Order: sequence, then C-alpha cells, then structure tokens
Amino acid sequence: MSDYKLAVLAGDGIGPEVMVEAKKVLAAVSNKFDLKFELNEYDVGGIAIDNHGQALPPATLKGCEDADAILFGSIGGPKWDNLPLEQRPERAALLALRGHFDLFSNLRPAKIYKGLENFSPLRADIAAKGFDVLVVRELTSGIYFGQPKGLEGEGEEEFAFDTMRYTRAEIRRIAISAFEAAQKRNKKVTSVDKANVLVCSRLWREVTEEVAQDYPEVELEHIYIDNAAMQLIRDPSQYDVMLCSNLFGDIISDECAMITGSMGLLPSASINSDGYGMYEPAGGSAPDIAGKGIANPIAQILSLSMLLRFSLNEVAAADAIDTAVTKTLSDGILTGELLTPENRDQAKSTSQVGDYVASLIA
Ligand SMILES: NC(=O)c1ccc[n+]([C@@H]2O[C@H](COP(=O)([O-])OP(=O)(O)OC[C@H]3O[C@@H](n4cnc5c(N)ncnc54)[C@H](O)[C@@H]3O)[C@@H](O)[C@H]2O)c1
Ligand SMILES: CC(C)[C@H](C(=O)O)[C@@H](O)C(=O)O
Ligand SMILES: [Mg+2]
Repeated sequence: MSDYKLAVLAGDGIGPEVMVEAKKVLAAVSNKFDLKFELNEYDVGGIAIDNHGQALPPATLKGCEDADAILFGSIGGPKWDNLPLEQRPERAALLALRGHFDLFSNLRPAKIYKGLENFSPLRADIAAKGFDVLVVRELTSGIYFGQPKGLEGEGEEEFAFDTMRYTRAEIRRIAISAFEAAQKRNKKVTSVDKANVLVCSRLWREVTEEVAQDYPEVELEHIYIDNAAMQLIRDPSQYDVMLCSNLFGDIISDECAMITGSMGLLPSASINSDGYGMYEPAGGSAPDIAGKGIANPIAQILSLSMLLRFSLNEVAAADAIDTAVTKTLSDGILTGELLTPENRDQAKSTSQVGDYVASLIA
C-alpha cells in the first residue's frame, strides 16, 4: 500500500532527462524516510501530440485527478511551434492543467547559493549583498486566460487582441499568498504592476492595499514592472517577496533565475486552495541542450522538494532534499552552464549531479 500517488509528466526536451534525476532523489528520500510512492507516468505536451494526437490526453488528465500531486517536467519545442495556438503544448496542456486544477498560486523561490556567488552574472559587489527572493505569481488569470480573439479584419486593418482581466477575488487570493509567505520570511512584499497605464494594475494596487491591512507586520511597497526589472540588476538584495500578475511574474521569474546563475536552478510550485499542486522547473524544454546529458537537474529536484513540502506535508523529506542540494552546489558539483569558460572542463553531467544529490540523502 502506497502512502502517496504521484502523476509524473516528464514532457519534452530536457524534461525526461531531469525527471530521471528527480526520481533518483525520490527513491533516496522514500528509502530514508520510509515513504511509499506510487509513480504513474503520463505523456504530456509535444510527445502526447505525437503519440495521442493531443497535448493533454484524457488519460493524462484523469491520472492527475487521481493523484495526490503532479510532478511536471517541461513541454514544447520547435517541432510543435507551428501548430495553431490552441493546440500548442503550452496552451493545450500547461495552461489547461493550471486552469483545470485552479492552480492560482505560483511560488518561485530564487536565491544565490553558497559557492555560486561568482557564477551570478551580477557584478561581484552586488552579488555579495545577497539575493533571496520568492516570486509569487498569479497563474490562472490575467492576459494568459483572457479570451484570445482570432485574427479579424483584412489587409493592414487585420488585427489580433488578447485581453487582460482580473477580478477583485483573483487579486485578493494571490495577494494573501504573498503576505502569508512574507510573514514566514522577511516581512516585505513588493507588488509589481504597471499602474501608471493599466487599469488592471490600478485594481491590483487597490486590492493589495486592502489585503495589507490584515498583515500590519508586513511592509508593502509598489513598483512598476520596468523599474523592478532594472532594480533587480542594480540591487536585488532589497527584495523579499515579489507579488506579480501572470505575465509580469513570468518575466520577472526568469530574470530572478538568471541572477542565481542559471535557469536550471529555479523550481516552482503551482498550488490551489485545497493544497493540491503541480510542481515544475520554471524553465522550459531547452531544445538547445536537449539530448546532450548536460541539463541542470536541480530545478526539477527542488520542485520535488516543494511537492513534498506543500502538497504532502513531508517536511523532513523536503528539508533533506534542500540540504543535499545546498551541499551539492557548495561542493562544486555543477553542470556546465553555471561555470565560466575557464573552468567548464570541471562540469558534471545531468546524471552526475542527480547521483550526487541522491547519495547525500541515502
Ligand atoms: N513549464 C514549461 O513546460 C515551459 C516553461 C518555459 C518554456 N517552455 C517551452 O520550452 C520551449 C523552449 O523555450 P525557451 O527556449 O524560450 O526557454 P527555456 O527555459 O527552455 O530555455 C532558455 C535557456 O535556458 C537554458 N536552460 C533552461 N533550463 C535549463 C536547465 N535545466 N539547465 C541548463 N540550462 C537550461 C536553455 O538551454 C536556454 O538556453 C518553448 O516551447 C517554450 O514554450 C515550457
Ligand atoms: C510555457 C509558458 C506558457 C510558461 C508560462 O508563461 O507560464 C512558462 O514560461 C513558465 O514560466 O511556466
Ligand atoms: Mg516562463
């Protein structure tokens, strides 16, 4: 009898490569903490289009519904880029899963790890001030979920539009996620918007201010997205929790990932109000490095840790993974994209990094 049932959706590109490493780490924690997992693997994304004619086959969705949580890899790639938008893996599978399970609260924690200070692209004196930010991104509304319209009109008058739409309730619940997180961290929320031009952002500010009344010990500041993007390079140590709408959070989280040294270090949790969640690296299928055995598996491994912590409440197992990852990085067990050209010959492969993390847990 298993303690937990997980739906494992490795997807495309580097997804299956890094998922192998997360499963090694899961085997190590299940052994150490005497936990039993039933892992059920399903096709999703481009591979599902190839095998079943659709990016999110009914069996995959049913498998996710029957599971305690979803461990997701990444999807998409050049092979499927020319499909109509509605059939593309990104919309037809990823956004569909986020919407179906109402996974509105997307947590993306980024920090410069000990030992990686010299591998951040930030200037050394700026990196030395430290960087530890949680991006709290609204994930099931905004411009991603506003009704898209097909092309209309003709010739030079032909047009397309996407709609950004937020309700008070949608803003309120993600703001609460951010304030709850800030309360457990450094008690500061920076809300990122474009309230100088967007009416959605005006509402965003108003509701965020209302929510702040319930958290008097948490400081709230507002910043425009363009300034935030700049300030993150100038002095990212000033931020703790960054609260963002769907599109702004997508952009800011990639920037935060790169400040840490690599896209391959940023995990994410996408959670609904029942605690059910999907856990995936914030980066994509990385077609440029897929199949070479060089992808960084840390984001996938940390996504597993977030799954254990947030959906299963297996805190000791999650802590063990986080500790092992921290030691792996400070021991210099690094994939090549983190390294500088001079020391790239010391790069470890995807599986060497996964083996090392797992060995520290065993
Ligand atoms: N959650 C997801 O499934 C997800 C997220 C983002 C992008 N995508 C999709 O992935 C495809 C490629 O998108 P993209 O190239 O814009 O973004 P990407 O995140 O896949 O890659 C951007 C850059 O980061 C690098 N990178 C990403 N993850 C890495 C890792 N683990 N280790 C080392 N380097 C890593 C890549 O090599 C590339 O140079 C697109 O189809 C996109 O829509 C999917
Ligand atoms: C693939 C894409 C739809 C997705 C997003 O924009 O949400 C990705 O970039 C992410 O950050 O999870
Ligand atoms: Mg993104």
